[in-house]
Amino acid sequence: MPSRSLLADAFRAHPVHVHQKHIDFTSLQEIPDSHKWTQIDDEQHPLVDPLITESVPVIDLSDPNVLQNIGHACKTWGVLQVTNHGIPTSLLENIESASRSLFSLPIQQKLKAARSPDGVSGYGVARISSFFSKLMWSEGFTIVGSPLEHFRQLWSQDYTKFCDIIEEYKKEMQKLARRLTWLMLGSLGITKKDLKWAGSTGESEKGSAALQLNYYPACPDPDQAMGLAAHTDSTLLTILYQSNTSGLQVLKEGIGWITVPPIPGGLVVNVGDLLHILSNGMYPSVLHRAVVNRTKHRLSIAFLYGPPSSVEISPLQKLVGPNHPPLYRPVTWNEYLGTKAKYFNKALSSVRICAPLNGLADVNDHNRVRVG
Ligand SMILES: C=C1C[C@]23C[C@@]1(O)CC[C@H]2[C@@]12CCC[C@@](C)(C(=O)O1)[C@H]2[C@@H]3C(=O)O
Ligand SMILES: O=C(O)CCC(=O)C(=O)O
Ligand SMILES: [Fe+2]
Repeated sequence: MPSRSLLADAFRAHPVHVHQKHIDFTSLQEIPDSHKWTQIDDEQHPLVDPLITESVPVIDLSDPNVLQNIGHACKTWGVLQVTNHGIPTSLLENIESASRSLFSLPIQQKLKAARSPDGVSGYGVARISSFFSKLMWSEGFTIVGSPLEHFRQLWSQDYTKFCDIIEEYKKEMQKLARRLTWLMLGSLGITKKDLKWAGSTGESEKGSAALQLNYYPACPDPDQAMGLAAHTDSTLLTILYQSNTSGLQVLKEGIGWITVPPIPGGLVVNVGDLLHILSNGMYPSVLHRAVVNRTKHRLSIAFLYGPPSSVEISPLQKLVGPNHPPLYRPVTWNEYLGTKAKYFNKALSSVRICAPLNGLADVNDHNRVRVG
């Protein structure tokens, strides 16, 4: 993953100080006050009526209509599941089992690889925790660049085996993310000529990425806990492997929180804020969250994909015109991550330069999220 130091720089300027005690979830019979959320089921976005059959589109990447299908899903949902994506099942099994090994280490061991307040990589709570008064029922491990130094702290013996799995996973995900980016842009009529940085195959121009391993322990009272609070990703797109336990929910405007059920071999793809900006709001980034389970723990692995971190992203020329003024100012990924670290779900609104012509609020002005 190139440009690693630049991505890390975004957080050096905006350190995240979460006054947390690192908790050993395995020893808890009930939820401590620090983790009790009181307003999870936001009245504005209730859980949907079970009779509503709306579900996140599943798209077969080998389907001849893939371009239209992806375009429609991005426009109407901002999220889709893909099958026939070419990622070997064995690789998904390996990354899942490596992640399980990591999170099942004793807490003192995991803390040897803790993320520092102004760092980007390592073990810790979700970065967004600092925006909430309550803590989330989850643990995370972020990888930007090589995990070697951290993994050496975790496993003194066989850390290279775990590093190899991560490297292989990043390589395959990078290829899939590029392919998906072109399908999404292609569905908007954008070609490689329209977007120089994305067309390049040069090593340093491939785009930057982060890998986020999430672990949600089983929870004695799931209705009072939050796995990962509602957010959008600051990426172009995110590819999420959620193994076989459900927990991911996406907000569908006008309907509510919809669960994205794991499908065998499927991968979830989220539209992120940078694609939202690039598409001038045509492909809205999706607000999503993770809920927890009384009996089962859950793992998810997110590949967060963005442009080379110092390339300026702004609404594509082909998508703007007299009736479609550019809605966002140019911003680099690096700068946007800093903005997100400061404003969280108001980051997208903070780079907005123009109100929509119809005077209505942008559906994705993500400033409606409640604090626990
Ligand atoms: C590149 C990144 C996106 C991310 C921050 C990060 O540096 C690595 C972790 C990513 C993640 C994963 C969980 C949700 C999220 C909002 C967070 O707190 O950390 C995202 C960040 C993001 O997309 O803004
Ligand atoms: O665990 C999940 O399903 C969601 C994870 C997520 O949203 C993230 O890592 O950004
Ligand atoms: Fe996310």
